[in-house]
Amino acid sequence: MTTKHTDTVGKGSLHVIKIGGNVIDNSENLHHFLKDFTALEGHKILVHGGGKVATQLADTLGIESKLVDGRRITDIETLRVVTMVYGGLINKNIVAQLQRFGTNAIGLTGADGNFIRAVKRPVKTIDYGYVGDIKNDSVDAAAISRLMEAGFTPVFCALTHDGDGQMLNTNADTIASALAVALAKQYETTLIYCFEKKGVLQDINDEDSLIRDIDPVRYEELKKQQIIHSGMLPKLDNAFTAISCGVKAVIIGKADELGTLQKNEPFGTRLSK
Ligand SMILES: Nc1ncnc2c1ncn2[C@@H]1O[C@H](COP(=O)(O)OP(=O)(O)O)[C@@H](O)[C@H]1O
Ligand SMILES: CC(=O)N[C@@H](CCC(=O)OP(=O)(O)O)C(=O)O
Repeated sequence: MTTKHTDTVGKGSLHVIKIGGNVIDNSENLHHFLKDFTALEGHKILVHGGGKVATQLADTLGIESKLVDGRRITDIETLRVVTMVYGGLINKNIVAQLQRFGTNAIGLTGADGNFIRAVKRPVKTIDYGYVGDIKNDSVDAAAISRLMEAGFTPVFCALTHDGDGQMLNTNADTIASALAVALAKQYETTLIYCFEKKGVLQDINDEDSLIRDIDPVRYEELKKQQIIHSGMLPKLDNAFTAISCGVKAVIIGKADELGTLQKNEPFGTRLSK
């Protein structure tokens, strides 16, 4: 028997789910994940990255990839590559697979429908190039909601625009957090970061060392002990921002195990305020 997620009066439920590059890169894992995603009840938004595929295509084209603190330095050539890879190849492949499973997916960048605007990151010590930062109130939650109420499942890639004709590369974890925060006013929103591990691990090489709950105090301790590092740092920063801005729950878990959520079984690492 499947367990229905209960809605509070007047607010429907929404899952904003982000999948990382390692899941996208593995067709078997992606297929399994998209099947479980389809089975999830209520409104859903999928957000995908694909940094790994962009790096591979850039290599083939002889374009060097430079990342600083997990953020890609995006010159004009790199912007062309990520626009093709995120907005084209990956987004349309995911949409087509979701259609096969019966989810009426619609693939989007932030420019489509003017759903997510961003500003080009100002140059400080590092010039990130065409990288976008999403400011407060730059997600059109009402329009996205209308799309969902009309029966579509939005699939956002890691691209935004500046409203002045310029596409911008924007980290997919940040897009997922911004969408969840904007839509939390209207829906009981759960934000889920799915990647290749069971969640935040005490020992990154031991899948049995899953940390079930993290609050901001524990987060500081784990950072100091260097148990959390690299890509997990910006992910958790985005996750804590979401939870402090009205998102009901934030979970970081394994893409392969998304189905356990539907069965109401324990899943991944949960964050608390
Ligand atoms: N304590 C930790 N537990 C799990 N993963 C961790 C931890 N600390 C660092 N990481 C790293 O964070 C990575 C996830 O971040 P990232 O690569 O940005 O994710 P995504 O696949 O969603 O893009 C993991 O692949 C892992 O290498
Ligand atoms: C500005 C910036 O760094 N953008 C990311 C967007 C893709 C992404 O977020 O992909 P993953 O989730 O697979 O890492 C990048 O180009 O790598």
